[in-house]
Amino acid sequence: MMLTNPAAKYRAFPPVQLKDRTWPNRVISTPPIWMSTDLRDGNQALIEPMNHEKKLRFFDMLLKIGLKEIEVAFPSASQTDFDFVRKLIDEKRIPDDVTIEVLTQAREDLIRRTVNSVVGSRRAIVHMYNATAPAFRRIVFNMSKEEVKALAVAGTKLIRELTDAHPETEWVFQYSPETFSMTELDFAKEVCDAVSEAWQPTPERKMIINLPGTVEASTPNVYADQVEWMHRNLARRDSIILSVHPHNDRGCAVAAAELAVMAGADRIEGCLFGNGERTGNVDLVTLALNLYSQGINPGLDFSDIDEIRQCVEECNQIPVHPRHPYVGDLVYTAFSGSHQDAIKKGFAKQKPDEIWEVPYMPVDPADLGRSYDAVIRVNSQSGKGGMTYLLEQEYGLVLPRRLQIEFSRAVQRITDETGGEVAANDIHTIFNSEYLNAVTPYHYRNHHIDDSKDGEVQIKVELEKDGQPVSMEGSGNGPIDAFINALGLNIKLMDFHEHAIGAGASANAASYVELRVNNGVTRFGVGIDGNIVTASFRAVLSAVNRDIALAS
Ligand SMILES: CC(=O)SCCNC(=O)CCNC(=O)[C@H](O)C(C)(C)COP(=O)(O)OP(=O)(O)OC[C@H]1O[C@@H](n2cnc3c(N)ncnc32)[C@H](O)[C@@H]1OP(=O)(O)O
Ligand SMILES: CC(C)C(=O)C(=O)O
Ligand SMILES: [Mg+2]
Repeated sequence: MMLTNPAAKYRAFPPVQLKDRTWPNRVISTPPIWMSTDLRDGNQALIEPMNHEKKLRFFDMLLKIGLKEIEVAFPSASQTDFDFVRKLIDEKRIPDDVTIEVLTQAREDLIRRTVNSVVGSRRAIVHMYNATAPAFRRIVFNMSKEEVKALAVAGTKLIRELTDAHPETEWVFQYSPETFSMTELDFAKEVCDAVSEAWQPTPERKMIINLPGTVEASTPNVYADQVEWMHRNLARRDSIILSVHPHNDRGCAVAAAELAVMAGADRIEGCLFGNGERTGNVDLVTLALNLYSQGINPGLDFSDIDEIRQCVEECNQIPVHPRHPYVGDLVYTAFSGSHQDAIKKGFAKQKPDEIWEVPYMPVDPADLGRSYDAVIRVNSQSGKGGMTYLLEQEYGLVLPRRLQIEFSRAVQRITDETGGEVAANDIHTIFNSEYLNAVTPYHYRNHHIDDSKDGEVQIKVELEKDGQPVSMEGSGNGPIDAFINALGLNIKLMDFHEHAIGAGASANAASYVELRVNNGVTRFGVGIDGNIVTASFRAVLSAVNRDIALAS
């Protein structure tokens, strides 16, 4: 029994008083500047941080994806991190259009070491942070507002001084009021304004102000209000690149980042597949690929998403969830019947160069290098659409509609019994045993047709009945009619379909018949043969044999 109410331990998050907010009416029309912090924020959250080999592999993959800003380390954290930055610079591994970024606390010794780590690079972002929220001021720093602001300004001035001594590098300064989203807005502005005054950015040499949702604390609309308020009130806005850095504690980081861009943010920091502290940083892959659904090219290349996932999983040693947007193993798979039905119809209608409209599939898996193989999988939740789609894709069998309904019941019986998934080859086995293996008591051996008489077909048929050879003769207005008459049974052909399976000399024909039998019920039969007429005879016998089996 619960003795206390947990909700009583938490304080409601205050809304922002921004009645004339504009972000709800904005539409994202261009991609933001992307910054990957996989090698810093992602790396600091790993059980086993990456070694140089893994970091290099990850860095090269980020380049391949098209990231132009990459936070590569917290150089003062360890010799490994420091040396990694030096390695990138000294071994000239950074392309000219890519800028590396390094993070430091606002502490003199750490700042000195951090600046040293990037000396000699063509361009570098030095990123300094200190927390600004009330609880952090009180609990972590034991500082007043003025002292926290002074800490930030002192750090900024030191970075200015140290970097001015190395004019060969193009320096970009980034300041993060860590815990921004839990900070009083006027104080966040006060600190950021003091920092930008100390740095003196210009429209030509902008600095970056990054507004972290260090711990996601409110609904995304509140974060968007906070960002819009800063966007409208920050001093020197024309000399500032406004960046956001959402974490995912409430599971809303992607929404928070998207609304923040609508609210005026120019840049987003995050990690691939949302790695990072606790519940992770915002997922750059989801954000980027979400833009496709708005008809916007994100400027990042995820056309082989599985290769990227493999690299990330191996470097981070954390698996990507099977339901993770765009990349999870199951995200392009439908088990449920109504989804399969709609997808199957969608695929049939979709033209290669037209707007993508396949139901239940927000993106074309092919755009991410995924095949359609796993799109439809069958279990007890599936309907006729899914199983017949698999038979068609894998075995070239196109079942007529009413047969689909009948056959799906046979598959359903199996999935109900086993409780699990049935693969395409299992479905084919069920199909064979249900229709194609129905060869007793009547088994086809041979036939001869004489159609020399106008409008009438004469037929001689050799069969086995209960293992004994029998010959029969009949006539009709076509081969099937003649065959049915020869059988001498009380059956009537209600429907007939046929199609080729494969092409060329090795092609087979598939025939599907629907017979009305003695007692007025209908039975389906299927026949496959190299000869199209023989296939239809086999189909008739399949229906007759099934009726005898089902009636007994
Ligand atoms: C939200 C984020 O992701 S922030 C980035 C976090 N990443 C990391 O911390 C990874 C790398 N960090 C490290 O390796 C270590 O923390 C180091 C090397 C940076 C510092 O190590 P240490 O000095 O041994 O210890 P530690 O981190 O515990 O330092 C805490 C001290 O720094 C102060 N501090 C914390 N953040 C800051 C900051 N941004 N600016 C200035 N001082 C800070 C604390 O108030 C505390 O001060 P106190 O010792 O007077 O109480
Ligand atoms: C250092 C900052 C940007 C950070 O990682 C955070 O606040 O989450
Ligand atoms: Mg972070």
